[in-house]
Amino acid sequence: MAENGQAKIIDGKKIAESIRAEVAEGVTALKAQTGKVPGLAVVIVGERKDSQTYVRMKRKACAEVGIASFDHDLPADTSEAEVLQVIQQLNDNPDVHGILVQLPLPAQINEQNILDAISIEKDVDGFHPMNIGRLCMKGRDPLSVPCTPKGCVELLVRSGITIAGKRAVVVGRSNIVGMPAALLLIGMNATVSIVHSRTDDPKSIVQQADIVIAAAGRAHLVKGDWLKPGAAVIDVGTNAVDDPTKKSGYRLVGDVDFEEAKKVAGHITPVPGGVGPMTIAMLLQNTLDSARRSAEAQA
Ligand SMILES: Nc1nc(=O)c2c([nH]1)NC[C@@H]1CN(c3ccc(C(=O)N[C@@H](CCC(=O)O)C(=O)O)cc3)C=[N+]21
Repeated sequence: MAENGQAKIIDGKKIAESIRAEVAEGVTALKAQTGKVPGLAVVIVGERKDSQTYVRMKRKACAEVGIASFDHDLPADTSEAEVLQVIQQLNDNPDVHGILVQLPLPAQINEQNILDAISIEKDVDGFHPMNIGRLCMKGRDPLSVPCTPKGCVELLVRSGITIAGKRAVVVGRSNIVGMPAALLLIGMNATVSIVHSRTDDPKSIVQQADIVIAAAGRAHLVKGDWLKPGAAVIDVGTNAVDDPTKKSGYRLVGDVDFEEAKKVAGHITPVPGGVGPMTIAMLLQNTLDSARRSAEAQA
């Protein structure tokens, strides 16, 4: 633990690299067995800079591990019906094993309608209500688990941190991170609390945690004195703050005050280089798993 007041830094970039290497091996093996490669469709609507950056990173990562990517870049004024049509076409395409619709979507498109339309088999984001529903239920495994929460747990496991019997606190209750992260941890026998924007005195609850997953989307919300000494801290935040010294004009900071927290925590993830790269690695893994299921179903 943090005997010297310096947490062990969990290197998400390095762990993600080794997962990507495992996925690349899996892709090669699947290709040798079936002659087929996994396919991932990435759909983006509009021109948000951050979304374009993430989508570019996802497509590049696919290419590196041998996953075929199917690109759909739709203009910002695309109607919901048109997006649904694209999804239907991808649902029907046997070479596509995963469909990711980059969020957030423009205002004229109802996110729920889109996520519900993706076939549960191809829902590699794990956002389909049926996948989330199964995640809630004992003995009912989802086909895909949401990538970011899965990446958080993978960081803990691969860093040798015990989850069963530990007290975990998730900061934030979003559909895509906080809530599924809490469900995953419960499934792994942690004792889990969720704190959120309406929680009275979140600090006193986070102070009890052996494991903290910070996913509130608020820069430096979690301070050093919120942490139990030795806690494992997984920081999901990617908040852009102005930084004139950077070429981009901004830098990314987490939901955790890293400089303070690293003096108290036992383990901590940096931002960038922590959870972010894991999200993409898990997406590749979910896509490979989906392609394997599809090959098994055909065999
Ligand atoms: N349908 C859908 N699925 C998603 O999984 C999804 C999404 N929509 N919308 C947006 C969020 C965000 N997201 C990230 C992926 C990688 C990094 C990542 O790799 N970040 C790098 C830094 C990148 C940089 O420097 O800009 C890091 O943390 O080291 C971050 C964030 C996936 N998302």
